[in-house]
Amino acid sequence: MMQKRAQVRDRFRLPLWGQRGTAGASIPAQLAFENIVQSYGDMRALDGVSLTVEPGELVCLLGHSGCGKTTLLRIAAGVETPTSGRVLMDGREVSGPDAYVEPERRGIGLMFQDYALFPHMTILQNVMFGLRGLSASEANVAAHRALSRVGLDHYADEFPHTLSGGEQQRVALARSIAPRPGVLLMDEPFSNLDRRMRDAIRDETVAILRETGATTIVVTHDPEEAMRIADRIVLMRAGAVIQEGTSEEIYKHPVSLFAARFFCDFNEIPGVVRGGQASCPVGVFPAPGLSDGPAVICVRPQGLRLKPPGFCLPGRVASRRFLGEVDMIHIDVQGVDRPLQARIHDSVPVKEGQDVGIEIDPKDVLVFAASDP
Ligand SMILES: Nc1ncnc2c1ncn2[C@@H]1O[C@H](COP(=O)(O)OP(=O)(O)OP(=O)(O)O)[C@@H](O)[C@H]1O
Repeated sequence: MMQKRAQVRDRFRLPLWGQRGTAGASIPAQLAFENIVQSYGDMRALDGVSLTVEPGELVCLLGHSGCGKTTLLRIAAGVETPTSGRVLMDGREVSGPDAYVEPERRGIGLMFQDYALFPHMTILQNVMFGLRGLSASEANVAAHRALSRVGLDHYADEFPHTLSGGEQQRVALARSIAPRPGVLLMDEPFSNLDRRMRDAIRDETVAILRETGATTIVVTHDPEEAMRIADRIVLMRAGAVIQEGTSEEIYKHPVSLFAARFFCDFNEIPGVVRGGQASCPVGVFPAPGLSDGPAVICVRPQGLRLKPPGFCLPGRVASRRFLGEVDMIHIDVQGVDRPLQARIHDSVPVKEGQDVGIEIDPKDVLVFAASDP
């Protein structure tokens, strides 16, 4: 994976940061993909992707490895031309049958998970590298300004290896925003940071992006990350967009079992739908609009409440694990193959082997046809 990433980075390096780059005001651009197809031999890496990212919007492309996220970024950047379809910036075609605008003329900034800092250059020189369109003194001022913005101007004369991973990430961010690109493309920009650092740097990065106002696409395979930072999440699968919306829309109303699984580790219980009602061994739930037939009833672990035995659905505690803010409790229920997982916030005094009653909150239940991929 790392090797592939390095190759991707190298292939991207050609344009690096947009030459339109001046230290003048950033004007966020609209970026639109129209029915983009990208084929490699018989393989379709992108299968008709249409997507418009509005000026100043932060969109996360979310999907499993190989679904085409990086390919879409490469096409936006102009380092790859699509087999068919068009890319437009502010309504002007930059890739397509009628036009091709060179990567360095698109005003697009790029940032990668391994930061791509040049080890033999100082931090200041690294940031100035993105400002080749300016005179040396203008570039110097703009680079210092970008470094100040990420709180690292005092490291201007240091070399990258003397900085922590988080600081290097901030230098890479400074380099990508220094030319004030209208569009910023970020490919898994936080995945090299350890978890503790990642949350802080991610929040800080998003705050800086909001300040600069650049239209931004962030590629990630981490749904929690997408939910934390995106104005809109675009969920991809096998080269196609399967759902887009705010994190709340996608979390609460996933279009398919595949989309639902991305955002929650559900208890999945086989059942059957008859007349708009789904029945399974843990209860009967509304299934409006679903045809009669086999179904999967998905219950969020936080949707289970423990009650005294004799109430609600009977179960027996199989195990209990303390996870800090919640306890994860596994409960055996007759007729269900695998123990139900319950994330319980209250300090419910139950032990392994104890009989309990289980109440299920219907708002934490989703029902899909069993044939839903
Ligand atoms: N130049 C190429 N030649 C052949 N196949 C390619 C090429 N570039 C990408 N692919 C294939 O296209 C598909 C999409 O690749 P892409 O890198 O866009 O996926 P991704 O969603 O970014 O995955 P990851 O999260 O692992 O980076 C993959 O199956 C990949 O192997």
